[in-house]
Amino acid sequence: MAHVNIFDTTLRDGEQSPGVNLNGLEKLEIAKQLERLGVDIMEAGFPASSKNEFDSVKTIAQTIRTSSVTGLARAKKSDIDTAWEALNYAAEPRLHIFLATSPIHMTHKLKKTPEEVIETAVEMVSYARERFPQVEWSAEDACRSDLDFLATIIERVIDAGATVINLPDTVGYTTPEEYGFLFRYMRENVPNIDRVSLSAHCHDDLGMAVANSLAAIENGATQVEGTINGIGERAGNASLEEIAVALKIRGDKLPYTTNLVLHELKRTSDMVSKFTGMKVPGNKAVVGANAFAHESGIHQDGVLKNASTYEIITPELVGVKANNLVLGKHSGRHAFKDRTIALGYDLTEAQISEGFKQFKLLTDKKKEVTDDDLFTILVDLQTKNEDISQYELQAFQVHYGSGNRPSATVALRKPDGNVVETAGIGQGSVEAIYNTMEALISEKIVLTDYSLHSVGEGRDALAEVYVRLNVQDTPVSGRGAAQDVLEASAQAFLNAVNRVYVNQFLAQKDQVQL
Ligand SMILES: CC(=O)SCCNC(=O)CCNC(=O)[C@H](O)C(C)(C)COP(=O)(O)OP(=O)(O)OC[C@H]1O[C@@H](n2cnc3c(N)ncnc32)[C@H](O)[C@@H]1OP(=O)(O)O
Ligand SMILES: CC(C)C(=O)C(=O)O
Repeated sequence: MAHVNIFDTTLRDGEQSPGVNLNGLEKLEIAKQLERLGVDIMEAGFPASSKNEFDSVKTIAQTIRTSSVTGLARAKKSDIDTAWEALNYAAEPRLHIFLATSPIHMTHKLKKTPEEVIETAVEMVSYARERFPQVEWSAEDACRSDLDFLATIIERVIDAGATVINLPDTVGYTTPEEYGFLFRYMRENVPNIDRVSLSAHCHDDLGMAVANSLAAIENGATQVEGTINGIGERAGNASLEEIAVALKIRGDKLPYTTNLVLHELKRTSDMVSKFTGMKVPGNKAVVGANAFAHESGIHQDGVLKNASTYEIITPELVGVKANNLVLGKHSGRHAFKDRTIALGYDLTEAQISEGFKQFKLLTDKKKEVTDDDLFTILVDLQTKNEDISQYELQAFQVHYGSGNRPSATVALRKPDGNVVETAGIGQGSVEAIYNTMEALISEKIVLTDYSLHSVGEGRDALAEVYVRLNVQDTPVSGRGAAQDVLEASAQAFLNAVNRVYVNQFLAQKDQVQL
């Protein structure tokens, strides 16, 4: 069986999803989980795009040992130099340079002639190779490029030292047949093509990203790029979990292996969903809540007689398992710590103490604490930036009665340590809380999306709220979890506000340092 390398770009193209803004600690946790998942290459970010991004790519490069870490750069010396500064710590540093090759992009965006584009690409690839042992070159908008021009520029960048050639469907325009043909054409018409690996990178604008990626693999791509949960620019990227499971389940038609540890998929998906605030739809293939659920009688009857009647993927394959954890009121610190390790967490003693405290508080309200509950507590704990004080909810009270306008009193601890309190009203209880918090924070905050769901089952389940806000016109998402829906709503609001606050704080610190 032929092998396909998995190139994960959740932290770069995935983070380009509108409203998603991961902090450095969240990115590091996702990177560690991607390493457990067994991705061959992870694109940690775009180092030249900001100081925060540079720092988080550098930390990931310093931490990750078994996956190769890469970063994106424009065809510019300064981008390449900055990327090298961040990535040279990696076990196997790589660079990913892109330059558009379609007439639309060359004319309107780059304002360069095709000859100038070739010259720039060649110069920058050879400049990058003076530093990086591995250089991937992407022909941005390859699918709307002239085939012969594409073949010429690819030949030239291979001669300049590129080790991987990526043919992205940047705007999700192509069909599987066309995309497969593009790979075949380059293999047949670029004389030095055997010196590089070919990579596929698809977007989902027409819903064909996964099908296109599989077509590329069938036509010679030995690397495939995508994101967890398919998140990414516009309609997103090809979903890596779908590609990996399709290769596994349809090995008869698609005889290709990957290094992915498939049972880590569900956990990776959950983590990405929580940190990005992008909830996975129930009907999402492989990792959606309904992917292994059977509703209708005839299906249930079939599954009871033999699961293979209606299940082509076993839940265990992707890490969805029956929950056998019984952690509750009487459990102690050891059992708690053991479980966190089994769940893949590497917590400091201080984090274990804080987590245990929260766990005990929850057992007072909830009979049994499930893996999902623990996961919800632990991800928050592990990614809280302890070094920067932020807005904290001290207390709140809501008055609601049918026929009355709900009112809320909220006390917040501000980053400067002062506790402020006020009261406000709204059409509903959540709006009353949000109006009151907005007044305390003194910023223009617009709520653009709100969703609420329960973590696990039962009346005592944790509530998890996702929000999208525009804080001073910056779109940002946030999430909060608590047993009470109003408290979860308040926490989600503050989580989003804190993301903007921490970014502004770090940007100001950088300016002072400069
Ligand atoms: C297909 C993709 O996903 S590509 C990756 C897209 N990701 C991102 O853009 C996220 C990070 N981006 C950023 O933070 C900013 O855009 C930055 C820091 C990179 C650049 O910011 P600015 O200098 O303000 O430029 P801005 O984004 O407005 O415009 C992009 C410039 O890069 C040029 N450019 C675009 N692609 C390339 C390229 N591959 N190589 C060289 N230059 C390029 C554009 O032509 C434009 O140049 P111009 O200023 O001479 O017109
Ligand atoms: C940088 C390139 C690979 C990209 O993200 C795209 O073309 O979609």
